Amino acid sequence: MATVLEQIIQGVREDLAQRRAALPLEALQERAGATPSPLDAVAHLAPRTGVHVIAEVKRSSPSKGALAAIADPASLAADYAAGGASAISVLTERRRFGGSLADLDAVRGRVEVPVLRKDFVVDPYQVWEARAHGADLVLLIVAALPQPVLVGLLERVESLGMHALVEAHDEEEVRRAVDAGARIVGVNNRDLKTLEVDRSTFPRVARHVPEDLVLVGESGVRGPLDVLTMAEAGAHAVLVGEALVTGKRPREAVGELLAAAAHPAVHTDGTARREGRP
Ligand SMILES: O=P(O)(O)OC[C@@H](O)[C@@H](O)c1c[nH]c2ccccc12
Repeated sequence: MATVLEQIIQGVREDLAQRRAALPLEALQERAGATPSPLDAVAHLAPRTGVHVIAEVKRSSPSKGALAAIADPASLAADYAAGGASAISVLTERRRFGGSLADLDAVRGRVEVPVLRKDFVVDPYQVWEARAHGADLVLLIVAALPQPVLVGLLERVESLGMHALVEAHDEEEVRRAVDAGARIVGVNNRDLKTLEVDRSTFPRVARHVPEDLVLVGESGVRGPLDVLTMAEAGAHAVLVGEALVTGKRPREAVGELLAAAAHPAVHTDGTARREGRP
């Protein structure tokens, strides 16, 4: 039986084949070349007192189904940015998450912070697409990629002036992310093979991420308390979707998450991770 991740990727490859047939790589590359230069997401997510929030535009998810209609993704992203989000994540996967490259275009056109293309990237064509649609950051999921493919995609992302958020779910995947040359590592509380969220994943796995890399805590953040916990375990940034799209006031909600970890007693400079090391 295929895992959920494998099933999602199957659909992603089918949709990709259609887009590629409609727009050959050479034409896409030309578009990418005409797109304004990317913002430096590593600089925008640099360690500081408190955490960064990466706020996500997410209509639905495979585990929960429909979350929010989001008729105007650009306005939502503008609210996130006004609330203090350091970057915006845009789900572009269509079948399970209800996203599209049009959402990426809309958000890019509205905000001045880095924009992440959040998808199941398995082919260099998708990296060119990300750039052509104005992305500064691209998600690469270690569990979805054989090591040589991960390395090749990461090189492609960086050669186009973007950065990759390289997502790991266990110690071995962190090792692969680091070996591949990741500068931003995400530790996902959700296991994409089963869709289960386990909030003990982040503190357990984060200890293995080298201190000079940007560390992002992903998934399962319900509110300020979960942000605080991740910050104390060394997160420089938290990636939040569901709690923000299902809440009433996205701008205020981002502000509350930021305030949770803004206290000077919270060390997000890696101290907590160092102390937690085996
Ligand atoms: O909605 P949540 O639980 O706040 O999670 C956001 C984000 O971490 C999640 O959307 C995510 C993390 N990694 C992914 C990979 C693919 C699709 C989605 C994701």
